[in-house]
Amino acid sequence: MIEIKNISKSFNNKQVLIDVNGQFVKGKTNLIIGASGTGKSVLLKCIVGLIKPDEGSITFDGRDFTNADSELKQSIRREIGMLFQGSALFDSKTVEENVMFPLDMLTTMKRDEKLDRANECLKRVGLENANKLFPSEISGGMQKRVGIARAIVMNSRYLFCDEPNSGLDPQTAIKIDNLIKDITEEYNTTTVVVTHDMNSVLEIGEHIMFIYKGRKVWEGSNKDLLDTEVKELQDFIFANKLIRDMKTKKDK
Ligand SMILES: Nc1ncnc2c1ncn2[C@@H]1O[C@H](COP(=O)(O)OP(=O)(O)OP(=O)(O)O)[C@@H](O)[C@H]1O
Repeated sequence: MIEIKNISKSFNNKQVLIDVNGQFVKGKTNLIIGASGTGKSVLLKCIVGLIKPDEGSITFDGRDFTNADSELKQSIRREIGMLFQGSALFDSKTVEENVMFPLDMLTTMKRDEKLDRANECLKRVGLENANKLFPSEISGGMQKRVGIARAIVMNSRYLFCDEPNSGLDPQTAIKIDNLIKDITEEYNTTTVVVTHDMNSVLEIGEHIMFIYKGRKVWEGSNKDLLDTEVKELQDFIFANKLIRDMKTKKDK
């Protein structure tokens, strides 16, 4: 479990996160949702240590990450896998080299061992015959799969995904969502996904944190979502006609 307590962050006197508290549950797909510019990515970056919050603390399974010494920080970082927005693959490396990259950087494994592990992960994400291809030679959905394989290659305990569906068609997006959910259950990772895609929210939102103008204003599951009384959340979810229709049907 990851726990965040009283997280606040400002940039140039503009408060982007205000006293955010919450927990992300192990073995579940935890979502951070909200409109554009509301602070979701900044929150994710605070959790993984890419941005230092002005106040508050983050603990990973009881280990205080915020105040950890560099040794503990490094060991927690090694347990974090990250799928970045737009996949962020190295264009000049093949699929296989991209997946092996964290092993090259962070382990002393022999090349054969690294290859075996990369292949295991590529197989898990359904990409078995793409090893020697370059990112520019594969589709956006395949690139996401490579990004996921790279994120889990270190046997990550924590998986972070920033907008995993950006740029994908709805069918591919649902496949990627379900892959993330299945991997989370199978490897018992604590997974945190930042998204504003309502399809993802309904499909995989087991535990959702809704951020509005830097504050957490609602927390719950996709089952509770449609019955929310929180005005800001209603405005966010019912901006989507399909969801409005679902709600009308449900209430009849
Ligand atoms: N490094 C930075 N320096 C200054 N301001 C920043 C920085 N990073 C983010 N911000 C500001 O913080 C606010 C929240 O940004 P953030 O990227 O977290 O939004 P978001 O909710 O993830 O939006 P989107 O869904 O569009 O990605 C924005 O106003 C952004 O301009």
